[in-house]
Amino acid sequence: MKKADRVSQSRKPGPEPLGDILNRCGISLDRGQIRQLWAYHQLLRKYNEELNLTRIHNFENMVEKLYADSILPGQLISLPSPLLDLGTGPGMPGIPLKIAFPRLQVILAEARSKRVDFLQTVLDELKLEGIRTEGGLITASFNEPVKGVITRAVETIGETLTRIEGCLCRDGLAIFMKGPHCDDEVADAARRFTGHFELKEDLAYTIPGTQHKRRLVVFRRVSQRPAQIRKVFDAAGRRKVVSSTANAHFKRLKKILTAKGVRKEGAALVCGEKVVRDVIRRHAERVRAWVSWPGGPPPPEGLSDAALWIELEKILFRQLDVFGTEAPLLEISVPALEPWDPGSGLPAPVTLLVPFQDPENVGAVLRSAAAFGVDAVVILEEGASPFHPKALRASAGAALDLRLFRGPGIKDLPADLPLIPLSQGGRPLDRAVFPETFAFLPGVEGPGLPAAWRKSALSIPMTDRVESLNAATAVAVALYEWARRGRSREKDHARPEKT
Ligand SMILES: C[S@@+](CC[C@H](N)C(=O)[O-])C[C@H]1O[C@@H](n2cnc3c(N)ncnc32)[C@H](O)[C@@H]1O
Repeated sequence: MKKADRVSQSRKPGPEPLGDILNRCGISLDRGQIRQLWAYHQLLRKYNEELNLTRIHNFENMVEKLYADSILPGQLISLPSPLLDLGTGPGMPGIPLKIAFPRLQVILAEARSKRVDFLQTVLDELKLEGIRTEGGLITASFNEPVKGVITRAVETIGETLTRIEGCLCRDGLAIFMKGPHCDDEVADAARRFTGHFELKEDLAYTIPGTQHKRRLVVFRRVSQRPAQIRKVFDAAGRRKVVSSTANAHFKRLKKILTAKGVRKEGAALVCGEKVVRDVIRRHAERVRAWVSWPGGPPPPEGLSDAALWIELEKILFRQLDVFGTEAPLLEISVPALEPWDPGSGLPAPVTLLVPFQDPENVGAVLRSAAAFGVDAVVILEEGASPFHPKALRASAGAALDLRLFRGPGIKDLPADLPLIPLSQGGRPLDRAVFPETFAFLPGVEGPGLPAAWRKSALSIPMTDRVESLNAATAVAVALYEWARRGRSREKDHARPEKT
C-alpha cells in the first residue's frame, strides 16, 4: 500500500481528509469550497439508503471516484457556461463542478423526481446560486439554449447527441466523461453526426494519485439549433406549413413523383438520407425545398437563400416518401435533357445509350456510367426519366453529375453509328476491341435489342443457371471491362520504353 493511502485510510472522514485526498488527485479547493463539498457529501450519505443515490460507500473511493472525477474535466478543458449536466443522478458531475468553479451556470437535468427533490435540498442547504434543477426526461424537444452539455454514466454518445439537438447552441460543446474503452462509440458518433458535430478533443487520463483510467471526449456542434433555424426561415417567409392536399406546394411535390410531372415542373424529388446529404453537398444551388414534417429535422446549412422549408403533416409527407425512408426529402431543379440528333454523330467519344424502362435500372446504370468515367449518356425515347425519384435514388445522385441527352427510339438509331451493342449470344466481351469513339447500346428489359443490332453484339460469358443478367448489371460489367482496358493502355503509355 502506498504511503498516502495509509494516511487517508487511517483518518476518519471529515473536511480535512477530504481536502487532502483531493490534493492528491491534483485538485486544490479553498476552505469554503471544501466545506460545501463536505456538506454535499453528508447529504449524499444521509439520503443514500432511502434513494439509492450511489453504490460507492467507502469515503476515499467517494472522494476519488465521484468528487475528484467530477471536478477534473474542469481542469482539463475550459468548460462552457451555461452547462447542462444531463442525467446528473445525485448531482454528478454538476454539483462538485459548481463548487469548484463557482462562476459556472449549471442546469442539473434529472428524470427521477425523488432525485430532483434531493438535488433541490442540496442546492438549498448549500445556498448555491447560478445552478438549478430541470426535472423530467431531456429529449430533443428541450429547447432552452445552452453552451455546453456534460454527461457521466448515462447513455451512448450517439443517444445523447440526438437528445441535445434542441438545446445545444452552435459551437457549443458536448462533453462525455467516459471509461477508457470507448473507441467504437466515438468513431460511430463522429461518422453518424457528420455535418452536425465534430470531434474536438479525445483526452485519455488517469485520476492523479489513483489507477482509475478515464476518457474525456468532446464534440463541438457545427449546426444550428432547430429553433434558431426556424426563426431565420420564418423571418424570411421561407417556412411553409402544409396540412391540406389542396395546397399548391403539396400538389407540385406530388406531381413530380411521375416522369411527366418532372418534365413539366423541371423539378425532381430526392429521397434517401444519404443521397439527400450528397446532393446538398454537391448541388446545393439546385435545392428548391427541404421537405420534412412538424417537429422533423430542420434544413442543414449550405442551402441557397431562396430554398424553402416545407413542413407537411405526417400523413401528407408519407404520400411523398415513397420508399418509406422517414427522412426529409429534397425538391431540386433539374435540367431539361438536351436533344441529341443521331445525324450529327455521337455527343461524346464514349457514350452510353439507355433504353431501360425501369427507373431503377436507369438510375443504376447512370451510377455505373459515372463510376467508370463515361463522357455522356443518351436516354432513348423508351427510357425512363433519369430524374424519376426511383432513378435519382438508384443513381446515388449521379444523374446530376453526368451530361445527359434525350435520343430517338432504339429502332430509329441509324445503322452507321459506331455502336457496341450488348446482348446474349454475341461475341464474348473479353475479345472486344474498343474504338476511340463509340457508344454502348444495351437492349430494352425483356425484348432486348432489335435484330439488326444483335449481329454485332458483345455478350458477357456466364453459366446457364440463369437466363440472363439484369440489364443494368450487364452494362456495369461491360463498362468495367472498357475502363480496365483504358487503364492498362494508360499504364503501357506511362511505362518507359526498353532501350
Ligand atoms: C447511472 S445514473 C448516472 C448519474 C450521474 N451522472 C453519475 O455519474 O453518477 C443516470 C441518471 O440519468 C438519469 N437520466 C437518464 N436519462 C435521462 C434524460 N434523458 N434526462 C434526464 N435524466 C436522465 C437517470 O434518471 C439517472 O438518474
